[in-house]
Amino acid sequence: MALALHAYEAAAKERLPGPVWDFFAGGSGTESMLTAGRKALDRMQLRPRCLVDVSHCDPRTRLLGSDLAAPLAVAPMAYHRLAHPEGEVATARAAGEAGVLLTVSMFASRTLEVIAAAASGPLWLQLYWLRNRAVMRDLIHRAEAAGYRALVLTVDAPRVATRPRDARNGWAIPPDIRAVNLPEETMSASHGSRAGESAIARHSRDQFDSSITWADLAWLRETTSLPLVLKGVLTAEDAELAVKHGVSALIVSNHGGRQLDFARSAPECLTEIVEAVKAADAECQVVLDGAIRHGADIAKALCLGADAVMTGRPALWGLAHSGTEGVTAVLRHLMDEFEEVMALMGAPTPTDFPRTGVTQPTCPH
Ligand SMILES: Cc1cc2nc3c(=O)[nH]c(=O)nc-3n(C[C@H](O)[C@H](O)[C@H](O)COP(=O)(O)O)c2cc1C
Ligand SMILES: CC(C)CC(=O)C(=O)O
Repeated sequence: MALALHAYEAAAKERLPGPVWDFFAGGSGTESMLTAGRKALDRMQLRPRCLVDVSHCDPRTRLLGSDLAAPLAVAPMAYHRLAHPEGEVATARAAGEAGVLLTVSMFASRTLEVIAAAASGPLWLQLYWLRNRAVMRDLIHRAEAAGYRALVLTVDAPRVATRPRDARNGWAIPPDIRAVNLPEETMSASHGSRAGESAIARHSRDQFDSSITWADLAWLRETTSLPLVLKGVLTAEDAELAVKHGVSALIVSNHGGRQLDFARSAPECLTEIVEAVKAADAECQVVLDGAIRHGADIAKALCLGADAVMTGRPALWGLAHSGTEGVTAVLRHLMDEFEEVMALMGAPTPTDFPRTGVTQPTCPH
């Protein structure tokens, strides 16, 4: 029998070594942002409509031209082999079986090509901006050749933030797990534990280019014809700039509470970003990421104008529990809950969730 999400979380915690669990579960600084998004979603209340024909609810949608079984995607997360020996291959199979999108991290622990061969659903590739552009160019061209459909540039991490649990554990990626899509010599700083220091934070300072600005997006445009998605946008100002720079989708995200501490939570930022995109009359879709733990959270995001949501850690819990089967079960659980909420909200398709379907999460900025 499939478990509820919290049971997958508990099972993953029990199975995984302590430092791996801390890497998955932890946040930056005071960890205030680990709960902020969840609290914002919990404060919002649904406003259902009645006597609507919901005899056929159809959760299918399209995201950047890809058909999805529901407005749901798996967020990019590094090193899935920390959770299961099959790593991203198991996650890709599960996302395909559930009919949702998988975003593959630049720090995936299986090759882009092997992941693509296992996937029956759409894939996006996530990038951090590395100092070495030749490495980025090679990765982008491999993603194109393997059929990845968009590039997701993560813009909330010019460096990896201080994450106290990782620092305390002297966290480093174990030697048998590698970011296999990147040259060995660019990854050495991620391995080798030092007391009181996180190797992935050290690696990001070594390898990430924190000098990039909006003007550098032109380089990505010249390098690829794939649609560009920005992950980690939290203000209307940056949404406007993104639209001006021809970005195809925005992921409104606090990086799962792992980057800027004391920020406004992603669900609270959604309205101003949706409005900025609308005001610009741009062809730009909006995705909410972080703290999605129930089908009702998907409904709340859609009411606020998002086109879809991303879920992160729950997929890793399913993966640690039972590989493909566990991830599929987690995704199906969220989708089944969403389908029920559609019926009870009087919203038979994802475009039937009106702005008035949810109470306002916060005051405007
Ligand atoms: C273990 C772990 C690894 C992550 N790795 C990446 C990554 O490589 N690239 C990225 O853009 N975000 C990464 N993230 C952030 C996720 O994409 C996502 O924003 C976050 O997990 C969403 O919050 P949730 O876990 O509450 O759903 C990672 C998150 C976790 C928990
Ligand atoms: C290896 C890390 C840079 C991956 C990441 O983005 C994260 O841990 O949040």
